[in-house]
Amino acid sequence: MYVVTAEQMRQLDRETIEGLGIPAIALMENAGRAIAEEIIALCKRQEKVEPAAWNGSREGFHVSGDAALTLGTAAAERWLVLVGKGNNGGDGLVAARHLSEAGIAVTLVYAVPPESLTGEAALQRDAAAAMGLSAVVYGRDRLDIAAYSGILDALLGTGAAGAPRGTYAELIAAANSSGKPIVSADIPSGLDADTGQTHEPCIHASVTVCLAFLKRGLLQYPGAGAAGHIVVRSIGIPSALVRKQGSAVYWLTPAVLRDVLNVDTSRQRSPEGHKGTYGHVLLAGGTLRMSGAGLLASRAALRAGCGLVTWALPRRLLPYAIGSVPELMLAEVGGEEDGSWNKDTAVEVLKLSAERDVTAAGPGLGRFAGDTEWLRSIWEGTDCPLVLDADALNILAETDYRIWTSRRHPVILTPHPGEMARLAGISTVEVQRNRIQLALDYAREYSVTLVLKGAHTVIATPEGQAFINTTGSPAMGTGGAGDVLTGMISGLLAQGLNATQAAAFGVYLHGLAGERASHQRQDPSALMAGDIIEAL
Ligand SMILES: NC(=O)C1=CN([C@@H]2O[C@H](COP(=O)(O)OP(=O)(O)OC[C@H]3O[C@@H](n4cnc5c(N)ncnc54)[C@H](O)[C@@H]3O)[C@@H](O)[C@H]2O)[C@H](O)CC1
Ligand SMILES: [K+]
Repeated sequence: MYVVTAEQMRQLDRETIEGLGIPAIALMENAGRAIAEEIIALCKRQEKVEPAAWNGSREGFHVSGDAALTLGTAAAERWLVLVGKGNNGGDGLVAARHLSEAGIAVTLVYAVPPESLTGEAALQRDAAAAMGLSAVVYGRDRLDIAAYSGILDALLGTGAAGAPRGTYAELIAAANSSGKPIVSADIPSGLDADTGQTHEPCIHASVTVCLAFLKRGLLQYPGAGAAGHIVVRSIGIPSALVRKQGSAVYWLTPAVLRDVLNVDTSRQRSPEGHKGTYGHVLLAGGTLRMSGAGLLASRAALRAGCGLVTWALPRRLLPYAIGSVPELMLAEVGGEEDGSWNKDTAVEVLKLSAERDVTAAGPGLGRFAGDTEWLRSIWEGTDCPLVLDADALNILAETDYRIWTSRRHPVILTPHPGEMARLAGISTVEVQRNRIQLALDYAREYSVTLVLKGAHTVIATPEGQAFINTTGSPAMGTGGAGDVLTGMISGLLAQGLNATQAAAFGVYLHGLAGERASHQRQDPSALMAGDIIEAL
């Protein structure tokens, strides 16, 4: 499931038209027909789609084939088709013909005088007129939105620039306040197709029929919230063109895990397997006040399937940790009387890491004098994959670690938006403004695998790939959920997954386990991080 920018979409359109010789009008016909089919299915199902319902489920992202057009359905339905000046409007005009053919009464509402349409949109305008579809021009003719059962938003698509202007803005506001279910063509009008920022006003759709490939803006909030239930419909643009373009942003579905990341979840364990086969994780973290972080990360690594976990912790903590997780091995590394870490513990951590397959550092680590040197020696001295989270990220944020000796093995960083803000030296608001691009740029610039957590977590690789997570629930905004993810990713690395596989599969599983754990509770907000581990 590819995710593209508006510019990439324009290139793909051009390559399909000029390179493959498929005329634009054919693509538009496919687009409009797909939109109509989804509306007809919606009417047929008589499903009450709550206006602007964002169900957040993956089921919404389906690629439905070319179902046969259902004729004579839902005659009671009367739909308004809001038509913009560009090709998005053209899609709407095609859809209007197919809706009418299926027995749904449609009225076209032109945002601009129809004579100003050009190219394929003008051709569709004439075809709609020749079919006798009723049409009004907004602002010139009377329009009673209340008389209709649904609205198709074909005002603005990937060619929009800036906040909707003039009659577009008025129509968007009128549609939103009508309380009618709105289906958006390609993207909700008023949404920035690349960043997910919503202009004022922006359509709040119940359903978005996204054409050809997912747009980045549909997967980043607030855009993801304005799109409602998203359906991706092919319109005849071959996926091979996307691969050729090198578009490397994917919607992280099980198919992408399997086919793009080669994560083979069906692989059986060898009967001769033993705990040494499944890798050994070293976790450096935990202080007196934040010992739970170390426990959660360690338990999560074990639950993720690695063979052994050693938790390196300050001596002062040891008595309290003994027996808390019998399966866990403990290694005290010195530290201060108050149970905090100090610079000297680095030697012990390096010694321990020499016999482990993965080193994770950060959960509950706290800050301490000389912690930058401490982390630099871990960075330069560990000869295995490194997973850094929480305070280890805050330490990184205070130094330009690109001058540190480059490593043979990968590094995975797992910041939440606040930690990302510190790492990138920008505000959290700016981080959330364009998560996918920020993650891609940072991962490439610092040659790390970056897991930018949040709704639709982004996994970005040094090679310029990104994977947008499809699992998870708001209930997972609970203390320790990040420690669990760090442990899971480490546990998967220890079993031989590469950094991209471990980060993407870890994030996917973490969200899925969180969904299941929260579904098991009467009130999902009662979820605690430990429940995620048990649901794994
Ligand atoms: N072969 C193809 O190109 C296909 C395109 N598809 C659909 O086309 C749109 C993209 O169409 P485009 O003509 O590039 O632009 P839009 O229709 O999105 O709108 C541009 C149109 O609107 C005016 N405009 C731009 N910004 C604003 C604004 N802020 N306020 C008011 N008006 C604005 C501008 O003047 C232009 O005239 C894509 O989304 C698909 O829906 C099909 O998918 C098939 C193939
Ligand atoms: K639209």
